[in-house]
Amino acid sequence: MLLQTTIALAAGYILWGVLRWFRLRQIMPPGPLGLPWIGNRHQVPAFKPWKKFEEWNREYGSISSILLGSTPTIIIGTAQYAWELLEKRSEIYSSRPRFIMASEILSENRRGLMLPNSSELWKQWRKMLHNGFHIRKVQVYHGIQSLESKVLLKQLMNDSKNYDGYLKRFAASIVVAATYGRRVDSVDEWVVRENIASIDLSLPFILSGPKSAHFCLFPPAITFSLPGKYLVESWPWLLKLPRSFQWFRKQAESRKKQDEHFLMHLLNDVRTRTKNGSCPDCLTSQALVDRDQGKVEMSDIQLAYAVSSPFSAGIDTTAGTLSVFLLAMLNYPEITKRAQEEIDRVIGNDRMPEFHDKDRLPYVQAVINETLRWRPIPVLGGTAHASIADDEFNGSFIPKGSSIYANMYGIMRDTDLFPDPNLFRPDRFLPTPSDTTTTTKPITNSTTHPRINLKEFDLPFGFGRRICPGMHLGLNSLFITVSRILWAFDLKPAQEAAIPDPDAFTNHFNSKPMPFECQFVPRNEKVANLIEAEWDNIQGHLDEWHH
Ligand code: HEM
Repeated sequence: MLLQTTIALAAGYILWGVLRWFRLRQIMPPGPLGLPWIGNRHQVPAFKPWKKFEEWNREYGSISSILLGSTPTIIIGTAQYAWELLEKRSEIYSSRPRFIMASEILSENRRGLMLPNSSELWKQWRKMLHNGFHIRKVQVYHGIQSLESKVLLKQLMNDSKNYDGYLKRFAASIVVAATYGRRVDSVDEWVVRENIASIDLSLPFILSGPKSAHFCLFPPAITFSLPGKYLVESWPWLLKLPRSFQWFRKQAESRKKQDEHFLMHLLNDVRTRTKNGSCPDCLTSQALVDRDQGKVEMSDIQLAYAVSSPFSAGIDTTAGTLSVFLLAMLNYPEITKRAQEEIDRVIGNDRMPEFHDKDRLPYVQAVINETLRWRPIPVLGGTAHASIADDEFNGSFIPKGSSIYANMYGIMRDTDLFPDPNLFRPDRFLPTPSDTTTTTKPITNSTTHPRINLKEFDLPFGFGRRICPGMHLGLNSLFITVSRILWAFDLKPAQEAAIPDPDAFTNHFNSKPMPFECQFVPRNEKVANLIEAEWDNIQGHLDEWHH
């Protein structure tokens, strides 16, 4: 009898799964059919899934859907649709999927990036990041960004071969300085290493999400470091087992203890230096003041986690975008030349570009916009959004609890907005053929969309309530570095003929160019001397950031 009941229950459960799958496939946005129970898991490649997503958007429409296991997943392939759903309906589409390992176990739900937007802590976290990084506030970081870019120029001039490490150090030091009011000489410093170790452990879970753990873009050392880790994402009931039976907790909980210790140490360090007046204005010092004034409500440990978020989000994205810029310049020397003509005309050789030159360097700005468009680093648009209510769009049903990928790779290659998307063409951001003094004739602007022009281009930074809070800081890092590199160097491939492949990118959540060689040749003696002179000048200032 027991056996029969069990069989009947199992058969009923299987049938329920098949019917649910069948029904969802009929009413959700079009997409590949897949199979009952596993959905489309087997069809999502482990290698560069964003390319498959783009194909599906082309085949089934700019909003298409798949099922990752039982999780409905929406793939958005154009900016218009991303704005429609993630911005106009942001009250529904600004949440995150549930992250059991990465958020609940590893950090007791303290990492804002993974929190649902309904969480009070998430609101406080966004407020705190806004207060630290809004468009006017980021001007306080101009000083350190300028200093670090001078360090970078000197390193690139002396040791071109290791340029990639220097870009990463630059990006890391900006993040540490803007967050904790101190700079770093190397990415091997404790503060960077520990933060990266902690993020490395959580990233595979963030990417794969609940029950959708099928495509994984991480090297085996990371991916397999937690045996049986995905089971709990698919079967949350495992959390009801007695703690001692929850084998998947062990490594994560020991990492959590380590995280709590070092994040509290960093917070206390800022508190001490703020008290004795030696801490430059930074996100953490601002957050402590805001908390004291009741503007932000967080405990110490919540605050310590909250301020650490720029590590996971701000280093790879900035350094990776700078690599893309170099890759583009090596592939399009005529564009390098045109940008240098503009800089020579506006700045000359006697000084470096400064932040206040930005408005007078439209072509350089267009190069930066096009770099962010041509090969976006967060190819999948960052961490998936999730919906918190049933919805209908263009006649299709989007169930509550869907994961939403605004597939940045496909969005930036939408031919309606960006004709010839594979070409690096900064002119698409210039309003009219304006620059008549250059030798190259500008091509007419290819888009008239109000959100895609020189001054306004926030598309690479995501959507709605989840839009990147570090956007202005990131853009300033890009401007000061790109303009000064163009001012200072002729960029050359290692050997004259070996132009790096513009399509060779890594298979990571933040997909970066595969390593390539680049030579940084000072454009003239004046420039080389100025880089040396600035290097000497800044030594005292660098020390101020080393307390
Ligand atoms: C070129 C540089 C950067 C690019 C291209 C970039 C891009 C993005 C994108 C696409 C998202 C996802 C938004 C969404 O979910 O809709 C994001 C989120 C985020 N970014 Fe950035 N980012 C950059 C630099 C930075 C920097 C420098 C910081 C910090 C100082 C930062 C902090 C964050 C945070 C905390 C989130 C999560 C927001 C949330 O979950 O509510 N980013 N970024």
